[in-house]
Amino acid sequence: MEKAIYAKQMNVHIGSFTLNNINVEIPKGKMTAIVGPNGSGKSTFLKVISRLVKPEFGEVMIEQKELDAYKAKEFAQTLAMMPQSKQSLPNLTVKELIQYGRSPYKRFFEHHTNPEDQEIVEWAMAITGTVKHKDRFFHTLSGGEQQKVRIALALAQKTNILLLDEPTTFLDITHQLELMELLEEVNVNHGMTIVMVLHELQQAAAYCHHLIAMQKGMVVSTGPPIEMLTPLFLKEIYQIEAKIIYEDNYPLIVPLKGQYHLSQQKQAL
Ligand SMILES: Nc1ncnc2c1ncn2[C@@H]1O[C@H](COP(=O)(O)OP(=O)(O)OP(=O)(O)O)[C@@H](O)[C@H]1O
Repeated sequence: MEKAIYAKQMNVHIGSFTLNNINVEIPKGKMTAIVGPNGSGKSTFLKVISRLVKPEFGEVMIEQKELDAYKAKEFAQTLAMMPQSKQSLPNLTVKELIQYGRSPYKRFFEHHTNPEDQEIVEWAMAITGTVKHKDRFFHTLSGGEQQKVRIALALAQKTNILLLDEPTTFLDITHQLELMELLEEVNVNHGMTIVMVLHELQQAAAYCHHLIAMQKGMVVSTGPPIEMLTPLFLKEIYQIEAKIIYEDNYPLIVPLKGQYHLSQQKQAL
């Protein structure tokens, strides 16, 4: 397996939280989902890979090169990160905002966009269906529309690797599926390595080639969804009872009803 990202014995402390001895390989040109309960360290792991948080110990390689060895611009031309949507963006028009994605390719005082930049910005808007909003101010868009603009901004960076932290938040089921298919298209047609934190296990199962499961600051298992997503996995990682149906070429996850209420009652006794 060719690796896009590789971490070995990586440790990070933030406040009282520790990412502990992370050993993981992320395949090149594939879609990978990082899953796991709230607070298990998924976003922190993405922040380390995108150089927002510095590891205290261990090795992290991005496309065969050490994380620290990258110059800032070179790194921004290699890896783009779409942070969680709670992070605000400046209130520019959609087009102005997406043009920011081209800044890693500009010199310090260079502000104009050249024809190549224009073409890439148009491509990023076309693929995300945001052309119709291009002259609107970002803050006037709905949550789902804003999410697509955030993705267009990351795509305009034209990197080999795209990280996304909970990209389907705020989206209704139709737009969640639309977004996953958009990412699949970028993955298939442009060979981009996509790594995303996902809470929706069913989407991880249907669209991702590879899963990384985290729990309490550790990577507890990795592999293809069809192997990873078993009733035992759901019980151990999420403490839920679920049926898995293998009718399609990916697992269908059916959580069983009523169990949370019952387990709470048992604990109270
Ligand atoms: N800057 C910080 N200072 C203190 N604690 C932090 C900081 N950033 C994260 N944490 C803590 O680290 C833990 C892991 O957070 P992280 O955001 O990585 O989890 P997550 O798996 O992405 O969670 P979620 O699914 O809820 O988004 C949490 O308990 C969080 O409160």
